Amino acid sequence: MKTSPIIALDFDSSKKVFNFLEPFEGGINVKVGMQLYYKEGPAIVAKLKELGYDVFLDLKLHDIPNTVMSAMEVLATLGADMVNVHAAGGRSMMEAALEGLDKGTATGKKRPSIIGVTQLTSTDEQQVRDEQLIRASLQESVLHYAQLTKDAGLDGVVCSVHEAAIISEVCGPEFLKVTPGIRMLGGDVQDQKRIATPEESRKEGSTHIVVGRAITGATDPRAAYEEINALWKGME
Ligand SMILES: O=c1ccn([C@@H]2O[C@H](COP(=O)(O)O)[C@@H](O)[C@H]2O)c(=O)[nH]1
Repeated sequence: MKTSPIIALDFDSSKKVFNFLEPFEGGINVKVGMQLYYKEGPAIVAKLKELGYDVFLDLKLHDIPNTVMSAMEVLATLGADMVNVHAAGGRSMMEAALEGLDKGTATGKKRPSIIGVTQLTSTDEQQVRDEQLIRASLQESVLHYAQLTKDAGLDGVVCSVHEAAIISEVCGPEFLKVTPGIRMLGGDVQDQKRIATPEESRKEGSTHIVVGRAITGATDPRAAYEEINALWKGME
């Protein structure tokens, strides 16, 4: 995917998506999540691709290896540029996901990048300790999942900006660090816990930022996107 911000199209219909996208030029990065995909199905991915968007299909697969492999074989045919799984599903599940993608693209289609979700950006230290019963710190847990994801042969991870630098050190700068939880200074945090600004994302070494409500909920979404893009690229 290109390095411009990935807009999370968290809408409940394709009509709303295309109304929203109207003021934007084609060729930007967009993310199709569960809400939109479950409502509109594979057709939404095909339509966005046809219009020239780069698509991150964010379905966060997490199941037994065989099920994930079969599902990825199907997803591979949709034409998305990036897909993902939960790293907590384990190394064999992630290897199976990759195998599914390879099978699904065996006929010559380009294989999408595949990344593992480490700890959701809506998770904090207390949840890792008291709900997940993990005895390591949140950062150690994220780093562990990043290493596991790399060992399984995937292309990168979803993490927060706060772990991007250490993941680059350990897994290499080329390993993708796709970071949601992006907020403008003083912006509403909503359900996110590990947030950061676009400038911080650049400085910490995110390879991609995912931005939803800071753009989709703005009075002028196109202006919000341009501002975030400029800050992310270091042009302001
Ligand atoms: O750890 C994660 C993984 C995925 N997301 C997704 O990114 C967007 C963020 O939306 P905002 O409105 O900018 O908070 C959303 O689609 C999530 O499903 C994430 O936030 N954190």
